[in-house]
Order: sequence, then C-alpha cells, then structure tokens
Amino acid sequence: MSPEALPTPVTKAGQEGLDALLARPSEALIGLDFDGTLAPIVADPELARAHPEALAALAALAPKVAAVAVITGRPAEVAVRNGGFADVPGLEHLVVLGHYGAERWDARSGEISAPAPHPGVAGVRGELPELLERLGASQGTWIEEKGRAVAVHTRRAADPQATLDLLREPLTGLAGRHGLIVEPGRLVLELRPPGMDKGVALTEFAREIGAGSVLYGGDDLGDLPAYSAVDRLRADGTPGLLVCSGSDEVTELRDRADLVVDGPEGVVHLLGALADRLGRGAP
Ligand SMILES: O=P(O)(O)OC[C@H]1O[C@H](O[C@H]2O[C@H](CO)[C@@H](O)[C@H](O)[C@H]2O)[C@H](O)[C@@H](O)[C@@H]1O
Repeated sequence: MSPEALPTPVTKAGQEGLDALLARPSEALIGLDFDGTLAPIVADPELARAHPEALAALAALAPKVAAVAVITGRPAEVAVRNGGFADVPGLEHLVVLGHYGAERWDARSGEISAPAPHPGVAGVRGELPELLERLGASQGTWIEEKGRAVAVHTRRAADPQATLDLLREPLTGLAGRHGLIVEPGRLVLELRPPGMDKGVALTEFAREIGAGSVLYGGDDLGDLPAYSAVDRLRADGTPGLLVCSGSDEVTELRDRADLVVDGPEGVVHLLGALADRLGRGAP
C-alpha cells in the first residue's frame, strides 16, 4: 500500500507543532475526541463505532509516540466498548479519559478510575421527563442515561435545531438548581457535574507524561477547552497542532484549527499518514 500524504497545517504555530511531533515523536502526545472525530456521527449513540480504519491507524501510530489518549464526553467504558479499544496489539498503552476527563481507563490494567457520583444527577434525572413533557419537546427528543450525567438529544426530532434552542434555557435552569452545568454539543445538551473539561484533562495528562508536543483533534464544542489548553501549552513553549474533524454542524473549531480534515475519514488518513512518515524515519 502506498504511504498516505501528510496534509499541511495552514498556520505557522500548527506547522511548528507538526515539525516538533515529527522531529521528536517519542515526546508527542496525541489526544483525540471520539464521536465525530474517531467515530462517524449516527442517529443512535449506542450504534456509534470507530471508523473501520481507525484502530489500524491508531495501532500503527501509538508505538511511535509518547502516548495516545482518547478524550471524550462518553463514559470511559462506553468509549472503550464502542471504539473496540481493548486488547488491541499496538494500543497496549492507550488511555481513555471519559466524562470529559472525570473517568480514566488504562489499557495496561483494563481498569477504570472515577470520582464519586455527583448527587445533582439523580435530582435532574427525576425532573427531566416531566420538564420535557411540559415544554412540548417534540417527538424524537430523548434522554441518554450516562451514569454520571444525562444528555438530551434532538437529532431524531422533526426540527432538531429548533428543539435544541427551545430546551437550552430551561435545561440550563434545571442543571443549575442541582449544581450541574449544561454541556452543549452536536444536537445534544448534556447535564453534567462541573469542575472538569477536556482542557483540564489534556493539560494534566500532558504534564503527567512530560509531553514535548501535543496534537489534539476534535469536532464539537466540548473540544474547545482542549483547543484552549493547546494554545496555553504553546504559549508556555510546548508546540501543538490543532486538528478539526470538519462537519457542517459545528464551525467554531474550524475557525481555530491549524488543520481541517474531512470528518473521521480525514482524521484516520491523517493518523495513517503520521504513522507512515514516522515509520520511514522522520522528518
Ligand atoms: O466527546 P465526544 O466523544 O465527542 O462525545 C460527545 C457526545 O457524543 C455523543 O453524541 C454525539 O454522537 C452521537 C452518535 O454519533 C450523535 O447521535 C449525537 O447527535 C452527537 O451529539 C454521545 O451520545 C454524548 O453522550 C456525548 O456527550
């Protein structure tokens, strides 16, 4: 198979991040979101799976870099299952940071560590169905039970965006009354505990492994804190590359990214191209 072509970042900072990754891969941290980045978006989150070529690309790249971490809003256990990340040769050191970093799964041990559940989630869970009913949220709006959080999805509603807009304020009020926050995403409003986000998760993990460069790839609003974390790392002297898994649904990342690729397909090609380049002896 011919090697994948490596795309060129459109910013100087991004090019410096890529150059650092290629020059010193053993110091590089690769952080990747799951839904919309490694897994194509589908109407039923239960059916979301990693892109068919994602595991092979990750397994080719992971042994060549310091670490690969999947940083996701999903419960870690769900991401590991839907991603097929367990027991993959080449991914023996993979880390999955679930619930925006509140949970951590290590491939090495197969164990998940997590803090105590936030009591507000039970309160929200109890009130949510009646609130949705009262608001007349259209048919197709449904609640995803996430254990440490609940998410209200509108992708299957007759008018997904209008339904999301209708729910935003009341759900923010409900979350606030129970000490939770609303995390908006692609046709979803998640009510979850505060205090952790993907930026904190990425920064802490980069510090833990002593990363000398960071690539972060995401597609959704929940990935913006990780983008900001890479900006801060760059300001402190750690080169970074911001990758956007492009879609028509979210444009905020596209505007800040160093490199926009075509959805999970493009992400997988990028990972493959990096593995190819490093395999041939970079830069
Ligand atoms: O941080 P992520 O890995 O991107 O997870 C964020 C949310 O992803 C899931 O919802 C999204 O993907 C679904 C499956 O493709 C799609 O149906 C939905 O519209 C998207 O918003 C997941 O269900 C949420 O719990 C995550 O918070």
